[in-house]
Amino acid sequence: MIKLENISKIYKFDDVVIEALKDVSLTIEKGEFVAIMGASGSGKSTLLNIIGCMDTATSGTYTLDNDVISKLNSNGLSKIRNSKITFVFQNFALMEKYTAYENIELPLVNRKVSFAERRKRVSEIAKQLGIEAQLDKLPKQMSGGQQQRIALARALVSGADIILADEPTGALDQKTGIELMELLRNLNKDGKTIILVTHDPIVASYAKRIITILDGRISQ
Ligand SMILES: Nc1ncnc2c1ncn2[C@@H]1O[C@H](COP(=O)(O)OP(=O)(O)OP(=O)(O)O)[C@@H](O)[C@H]1O
Repeated sequence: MIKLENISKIYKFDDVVIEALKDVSLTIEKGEFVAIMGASGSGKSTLLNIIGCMDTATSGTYTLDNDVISKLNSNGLSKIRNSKITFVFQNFALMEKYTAYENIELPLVNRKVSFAERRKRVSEIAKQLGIEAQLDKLPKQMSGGQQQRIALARALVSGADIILADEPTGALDQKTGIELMELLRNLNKDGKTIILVTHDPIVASYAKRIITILDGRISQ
């Protein structure tokens, strides 16, 4: 369970102070599918980055399962990130010179998982996402929708239970975006917790709960 209590985030540089999140309290249960919506600059990405242990709050308490995240140093944060959380980005963030297969197995290589085990896990995920025919291709040889599936496969290969996605369909046409949302819906049915940021009401309609942020506060 993700539990944020009175989370605030202040960015300071020179004389400028921006309060990106103001006293945000929020609980997300394991297995939920949540969309975060709100105007540009309202604090959506800041919230997602804090939930994803990519950034820390200025004040407040964040608890994930039994760990008090807000007390962890960067080492502790990266341990949590590596074991429980995975990200999907708008621009896919694939390595251009690596094949799809190599991109997908990267998190496992970083963890020193054996060659045989990597092969097994990549082929399972590729089958699940219908990308077996793409595995030898470089990102530039694939469509946007195919690249996003590869990015999703890479996100899933290490077995994290929480998937965070910042505008995952932002670079896709509507039809391909809907296909991606169907995949996310199936992953949610399989028990994954999904939290995504979107401007698009169609994308948000796949979530079971919509959280609206207005000027750094949860409004709905
Ligand atoms: N690293 C940073 N340094 C300084 N200010 C920042 C930083 N990141 C975000 N901000 C500011 O915090 C506020 C919230 O930004 P955030 O990116 O969370 O909004 P958002 O809702 O995700 O916006 P968008 O939909 O445009 O991506 C904005 O005013 C932004 O300028």
